[in-house]
This record gives sequence, structure tokens and C-alpha cells, in this order.
Amino acid sequence: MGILLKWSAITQQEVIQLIELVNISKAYRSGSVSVEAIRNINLTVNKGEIFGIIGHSGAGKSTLLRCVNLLERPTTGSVKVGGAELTTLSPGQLQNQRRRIGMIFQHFNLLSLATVRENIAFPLRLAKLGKKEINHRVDELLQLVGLTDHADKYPSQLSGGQKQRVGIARALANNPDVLLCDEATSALDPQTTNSILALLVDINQKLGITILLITHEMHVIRSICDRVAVIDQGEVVEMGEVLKVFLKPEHAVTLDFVSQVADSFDPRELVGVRKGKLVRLNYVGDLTYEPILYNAVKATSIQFTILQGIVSRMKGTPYGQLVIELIGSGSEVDKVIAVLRGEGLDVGELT
Ligand SMILES: Nc1ncnc2c1ncn2[C@@H]1O[C@H](COP(=O)(O)OP(=O)(O)OP(=O)(O)O)[C@@H](O)[C@H]1O
Repeated sequence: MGILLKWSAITQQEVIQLIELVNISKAYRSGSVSVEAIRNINLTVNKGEIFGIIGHSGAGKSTLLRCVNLLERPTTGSVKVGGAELTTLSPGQLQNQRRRIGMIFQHFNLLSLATVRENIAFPLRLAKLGKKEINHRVDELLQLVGLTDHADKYPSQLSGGQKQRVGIARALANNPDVLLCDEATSALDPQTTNSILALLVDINQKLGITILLITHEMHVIRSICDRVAVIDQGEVVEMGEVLKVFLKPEHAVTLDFVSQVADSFDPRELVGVRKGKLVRLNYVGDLTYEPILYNAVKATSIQFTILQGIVSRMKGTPYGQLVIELIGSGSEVDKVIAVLRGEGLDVGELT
């Protein structure tokens, strides 16, 4: 059965909250000065999803991500992963819980004097697995990330993308439930970025690992995330399903990020220039490929012009956004708009 999504009802599945951050704040002290890096953040990440946090430099992304495994301890607030409250655990208990949370980094953080195989084996040694078991697991991981032929190389002999694959394999060594990604593709060129993003999607889908990533690139969010939180000056300013946030950004910072990947021409510039009624149509799922616009106008004398448009797919879901001008009598324009809404399109009236 094809996807048939109404704008108002994008996928509703059974939801298990794997990461729950409640009222997280973190203040750093330097001398007598206190910097509040994040403030009162409430955020949940559901099991199986890829959740992205986007923000400009200094917004608090790294601090927030590092609070999830308590690499940074929040000043106030609760951090639950898989139901366990991490802030109250003893050091030993925390170490055990951290095995369920893998992490990868922008600059890979590999051991430069160790081979690929040894880097990947490192967390397995810490977990005190036997030699045979470690070798077997490392072979599996090498295959998963496509580095079987590079097992005996040192990090300096690898490309950036290959280094990040080692980082991913190492992060997955102990079969975590969650993978935290700290700007994992920021040091990579666009093609390598895409191959690493494809690997993350593969891991998410095949292994069911929940992914929480931070980035300053909307391309990353649009390519692989299910939901996104936009963070600015330490606070979450917008959050929701990527398609919705992408098609209808509300906060100025979100608009800024969306314009990284969308047409930067703002059709509101045409208000007052064009004489007809300007409307923005958003549609998702199979509706994207239906002749809805034609059907809506065919019984009327309305003419329409497309002023701006995109029809694409996001994580396999088709979507479209058109800005059109409807030319004709007011009552017929209203009728067309009502028909479009009746078909499930989101219709925003710009004039
Ligand atoms: N260890 C620290 N001591 C003092 N201030 C810090 C520390 N770490 C971060 N900050 C401050 O907290 C704020 C948020 O920093 P953070 O690194 O979390 O932002 P970010 O969004 O990840 O930025 P970037 O994308 O540049 O890495 C900044 O003002 C930063 O200067």
C-alpha cells in the first residue's frame, strides 16, 4: 500500500520514549562569571528514531548532547535513558549505563598509535570480553562499516570518511541502544558526508539503534532525521517532525536554517506586485503526485500561475510546496481553496 498522508496526520506509531531530558540547565563557571550554556530544556527522543538538534555555533548543542551521557553533568534537571535516571547513579552504575550509549565525534577521536582493528576492539577490552569473542565482534563491525580490507591500517592511513567509519564501529561495539553523534560529518566533504549519513540510516534501520545527532547543517537534518529541535542561545525554540518544520518554519533561526537548503527567494516579496490571490500549498505523501490542483480549478474559470515550487522526497516521503497565484473572482478563489483543503492540502493564504 502506498503512503497516503494527510498534512494533519503524519505517521503515528507506537511511541517508546528512550531519552527523556526534563528541565535540563547547565551553567559553566569561569572565575566569578557564570555562562548558562543551556536553559530549561525538555526533550524526548523516541526509540528507533533519528532525532536532530540544530543550532548556530555557541547555541549549546554540544553541551546538550554531552548531558545525555553525563560527559557534562547538568546543573539542574533529569536525564533518563531507557528509564534509568543517570544523574543519581554511582560511578560504577553510570559506567555500565554508558555502555548502552555509543558516541561519535567530529574529529573522530581515534587512538593514533592503534590499528583500525585495535581501535574498534578497545571498548570490548574495557568490557572484559575474551580474545576470541573480541575478534569475532570486530570482524562483524568491520563488515558493517565496510572496512574489512583496512583492518590493519593506522588512522593516519585513512581518509576522513574511513576514520569516521572506525568511530562508528567503535561506538557500536557494545551493542548500544543509542548513538550520539557530535557533528559527525562536519569535517567531511559533501560526498563523504552523504555516505556517512547513509551508513547512519542503515544502522538505524537494520540494528534499530536510536540516533541523536547535533549539527549546524540543515542538509543533515533533511537527509536523515525524523524529528528536529532547533536550539538558540541555550533554549529550544522550535521542535517537531522534520517535514513540518521544514515546510512551515516558525522561528527566525529555523527560517535561517531552512534557507540553507531551500530557495532563498521569499514569495512574500510578490505581495502587492501580483494582482491575484497568493497561496502557499504544502502537501505530503501520495498527494504529492495527484493532479489535485488541476481537479480543483477545472470546474471553475480560475487560472493559476506557479510562482515558486519544490517537489521532492524527504527520507523517502514525497512532499511538495508550491506558491501559486489564483486569478479569478473572489468566490471562485474561495471555492478552490476549500477544495484543496478538503483534499488534505495545507493551504496558507499569503494575500
Ligand atoms: N567548558 C566550558 N566552560 C565555559 N563555557 C563553556 C564551556 N563549554 C561551552 N561553554 C559555553 O557554553 C555555550 C554553549 O557552548 P556549546 O559548545 O554547547 O555550543 P555549540 O552549539 O555546540 O557550539 P559549536 O557548534 O561552536 O560547537 C557557549 O557560550 C560556550 O562558550
